Amino acid sequence: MVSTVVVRGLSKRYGSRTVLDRLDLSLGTGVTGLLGPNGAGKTTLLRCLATTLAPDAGAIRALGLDPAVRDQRTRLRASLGYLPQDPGFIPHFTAFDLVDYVAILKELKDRRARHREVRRVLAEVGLADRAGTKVRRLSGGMRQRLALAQALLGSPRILILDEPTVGLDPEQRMRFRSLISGLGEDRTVLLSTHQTEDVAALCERVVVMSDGRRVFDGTPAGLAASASGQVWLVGDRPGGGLFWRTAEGRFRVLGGEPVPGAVAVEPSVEDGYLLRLGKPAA
Ligand SMILES: Nc1ncnc2c1ncn2[C@@H]1O[C@H](COP(=O)(O)OP(=O)(O)OP(=O)(O)O)[C@@H](O)[C@H]1O
Repeated sequence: MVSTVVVRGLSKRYGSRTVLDRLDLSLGTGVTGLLGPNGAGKTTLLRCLATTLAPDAGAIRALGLDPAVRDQRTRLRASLGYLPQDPGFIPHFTAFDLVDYVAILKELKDRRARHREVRRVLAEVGLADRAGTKVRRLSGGMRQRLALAQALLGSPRILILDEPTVGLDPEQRMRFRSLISGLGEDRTVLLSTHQTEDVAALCERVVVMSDGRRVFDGTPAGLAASASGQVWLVGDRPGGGLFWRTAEGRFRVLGGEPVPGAVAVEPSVEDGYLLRLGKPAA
């Protein structure tokens, strides 16, 4: 793998709380999913990579550039798209105005070329016919696509997406998956999410974070396989592990000791993820 992003020993604290703990990570072309529970440090990592937050220690190199050095940071920003967790839209702007505003901040100076680029990214996310619609009149899914559109300005080689599919209905999520997988064909996409189905569907690699550390790094299939032999279907309510009652009236158990009559079932990415976090044993 040719690395476009290399992170070494990245640390960040807020007061006495360590949010990133000497994190190492390398990214190449393709879509990498970033999974982790609330507070694991995902957004903090993404903000450091997006150059909106300075780490306390450690190094980042993205496209060979060091965001700690001012002129390199400026150059890097031109090659980087960021969809933040809370884009903070201005509701009375139209979709076009909003993306144009970000384009101005990104220093796309030539007005005609800038407007062409705004129309291009709106078309890329399927919002060409909504350019004149006020942001407050767009649906949640359309706003998420608008947030993606601004991240695509200037065709960045690195895309950092913080929970882009949160709150979307299944059809919108599918549209987003399709968009993101296409984008990952020739660029580096880091996608933070709580949706293990999205990771299984579109990420060739998945990194699991917990307490500011990387606790898994591999393929989604590898993460699922790591739960092999630890997922069961049983007839009686189990005494341990994480479980739920299935529609057929049996119990699907993750972790815990197998009981007589337990039938092993194929684990999912979610099973592997939960076991990595040590939830069943907790
Ligand atoms: N500016 C800040 N000041 C103080 N604490 C902060 C700040 N930003 C984040 N934190 C804390 O750092 C921890 C990690 O936050 P972060 O947003 O990186 O987690 P996350 O993995 O993205 O979580 P989520 O899935 O909930 O978005 C949390 O406990 C959060 O409350």
